Amino acid sequence: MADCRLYICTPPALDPATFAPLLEQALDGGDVACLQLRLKDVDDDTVRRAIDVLRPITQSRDVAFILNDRPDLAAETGCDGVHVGQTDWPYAKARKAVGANAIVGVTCHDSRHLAMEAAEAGADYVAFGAFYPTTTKPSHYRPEPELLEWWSEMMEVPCVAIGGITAENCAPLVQAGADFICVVTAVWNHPEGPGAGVKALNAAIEAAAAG
Ligand SMILES: Cc1ncc(COP(=O)(O)OP(=O)(O)O)c(N)n1
Ligand SMILES: Cc1ncsc1CCOP(=O)(O)O
Ligand SMILES: [Mg+2]
Repeated sequence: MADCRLYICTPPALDPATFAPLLEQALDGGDVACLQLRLKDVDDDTVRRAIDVLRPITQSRDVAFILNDRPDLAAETGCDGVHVGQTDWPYAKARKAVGANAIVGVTCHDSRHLAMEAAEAGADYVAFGAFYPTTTKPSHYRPEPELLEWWSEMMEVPCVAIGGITAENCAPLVQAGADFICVVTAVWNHPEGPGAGVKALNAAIEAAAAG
């Protein structure tokens, strides 16, 4: 089984100055492959200010800094890539904006078809979810771990599992072949802080991979 790694999205609202130390705690808590800045309902300059503060913290730790929704801003501000959903920029337009060397990830919900389309177009990862109930982004999609198993057996493009994932429930997704486990609440709302959240998730991923 390929190694599964942790992928974290920020909360949808944050103050960069007060969030920065929390991000440092999270990234210093253990292995994190990617951080996605996922701000919602804010203007472009608010996004830019958050990128200016959080991108250096992330990239200085060799963690990829991904921007949600906005390939134009990602290209303008030195992000490592962008994540687009089915109602955002289409993959081809996103790729044109960020270039061949950036990361472009695509939301594919519970759909083999959407994922194969994205992979064939050149996406660097496909994201399936929500695997569990979540209030962070309510979703009526509820894929089964078997989708991850099928994808990882059939396709080379990495897959991300997202949606209500915690240290307690991630094992079936890791064992099914998820290349990345993406979380929001399990890190930022951990009772002992985001560093403990990262540590707990990495321990759970490692235990699941060891079978
Ligand atoms: C890694 C990852 N997977 C899925 C999503 C959801 O993207 P999208 O469907 O565009 O919804 P919003 O996050 O934009 O509300 C994601 N952001 N990241
Ligand atoms: C962005 C996104 N897309 C599907 S579920 C989700 C949010 C996941 O957040 P949490 O890990 O708190 O359930
Ligand atoms: Mg989106």
